[in-house]
Order: sequence, then structure tokens, then C-alpha cells
Amino acid sequence: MLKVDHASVYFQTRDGRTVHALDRVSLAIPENSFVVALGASGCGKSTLLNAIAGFLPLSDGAITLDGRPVTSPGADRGVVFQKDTLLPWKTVIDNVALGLKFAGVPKVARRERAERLLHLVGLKDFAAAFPYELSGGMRQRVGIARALATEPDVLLMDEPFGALDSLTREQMQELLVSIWKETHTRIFFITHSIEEALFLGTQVVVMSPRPGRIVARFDLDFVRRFAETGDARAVKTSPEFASLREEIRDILHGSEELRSAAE
Ligand SMILES: Nc1ncnc2c1ncn2[C@@H]1O[C@H](COP(=O)(O)OP(=O)(O)OP(=O)(O)O)[C@@H](O)[C@H]1O
Repeated sequence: MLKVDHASVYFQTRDGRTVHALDRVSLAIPENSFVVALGASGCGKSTLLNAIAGFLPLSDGAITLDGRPVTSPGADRGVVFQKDTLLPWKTVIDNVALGLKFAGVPKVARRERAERLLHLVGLKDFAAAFPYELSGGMRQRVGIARALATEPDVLLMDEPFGALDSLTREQMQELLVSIWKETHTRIFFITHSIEEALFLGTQVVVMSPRPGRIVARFDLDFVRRFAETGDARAVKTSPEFASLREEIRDILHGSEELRSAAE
């Protein structure tokens, strides 16, 4: 179980102000779950993900992964960002195998695992290509393969499809569900798209802006329904999907109005 317990983060800005970015956030990411944090820009979603990744320290509270405190980055957590971070001078397969090289995995095993992962993300014919030869969606798929290479306990994804066109984005969501189902890797995913959150999450936490806190939680089964039927359209056009979309929209608008009134 990955547990975030009353996590708070304060930043000191260079002009001496204190920004309260995260306020006593608690959540659990159990095995086989797909937890999505949803909120408007600036509500502390990336701060939360970066703390779970071990990139930044909490000011208060604790994060543990299977009982071990999280204090620095580790191979047990794979990260995918909105902008791909592939090395342009390395081939696709070498990019995927990079973390394995650092982990001391022998060359033949590295290649085998990287090939398997490229197959998983539908890029087995692009092993020898360079990142500039790929589309944005393909580069994100390489990033996912790379993040999965070390077989992490949890995949952390910070708006990974935010820069993609809407059709590619939908295809990537569906691909991610099949990867989640096949690898059983739990996922923590950040988005500001209500539809994306509803479609993907087994649990959706809605965050309010400054200080970022969780204002609502939903346990959902749309993603499992899609995983069983393969019919995304039926899921997204269902009356439950539409009514939750409106409910969450009201919550997001309500918390934004409260914040504006307080400023
Ligand atoms: N290093 C930093 N120093 C000072 N303030 C920061 C720092 N990092 C983030 N913040 C502030 O903390 C708040 C939360 O930022 P964060 O990036 O976590 O939000 P977000 O919800 O991920 O936003 P977006 O969706 O736009 O990426 C913002 O007000 C931001 O300006």
C-alpha cells in the first residue's frame, strides 16, 4: 500500500513569501488501484506527485510505500511527465533500457525486457528509431515503457496526455488501461480533465486550489467496465458517467469561487 498521511507542503518564494501548496492531504493507493487526482491549475497536484516520487520533501506529514518511508526517488516508483524526457541521441530501445543499465541489469536481459515493453506499448517496430522520428503520442508510449522497465510498484503520471490531440489522447487512455490490466502496476495519475479522471480512475480525488486539499473522493468502476467490455463509448455515454461529470464540475466550480472570494 502506498500511503500519503496528512501531507503538507509550504514553499518559500524568492521574494520571501510562503506558498501553502498542499494542505494535510491523505490518500491510499492500494495494489491494483488506479487513483486519479483531479483539480484546476495550481491546486498542488504536481506538488503531491513530486512528493510521492521523492523529488521534494514534505513540510509535514508522511508518505510510505509498503511501510517504508518515502524520502528520495527510487526504482520502486516510475514517473511519466507531460513533456517527454527521452534522450534525443539514443534510440527508442536504449531509452527504454536506460534505467535498467543504471540498475546493473546485464545487456541481454536489458534488451529482452525493453523489447517486451515496446511490444506492450505497441512500438515493437520502432526499437531502432530515434525520438525525433516519433509522434507525440508515440514518445509518451516510449516514456511509459521506460517508466515500467524497472518493474516499479507504482507508476506516477503527471498529466501525461495533456499535450496530445483529443483523438490520440483517447487512444492513449485506452492503451494505458490495457497496460494497467496486464502489468497489475498501480497507478497515480494527475489530470485537470474531468472526463479523463472518470474514465480512468478506480478512485478519483478532487482537489481545491491553494492550499491544495482533497474536497471530494469517488470510488468508480468505469475503468473496470471498459477493461471488461472494451467499449469506451458505451462507458462515456452512460447516464452515470454524465451525472458524475456534472457533480464534479459543480464541486470544482464551487471550490474555485470560494478561493476567489477569499482573495
Ligand atoms: N518551487 C516552488 N516555489 C514556490 N512556489 C511553488 C513551487 N512549486 C509550486 N509552487 C506553487 O505551489 C502551488 C501548487 O503548484 P503545483 O504545480 O503543484 O500545481 P498543479 O495543480 O500541478 O498545477 P498545474 O495543473 O498548472 O500543473 C502553485 O501556486 C505554485 O505556484
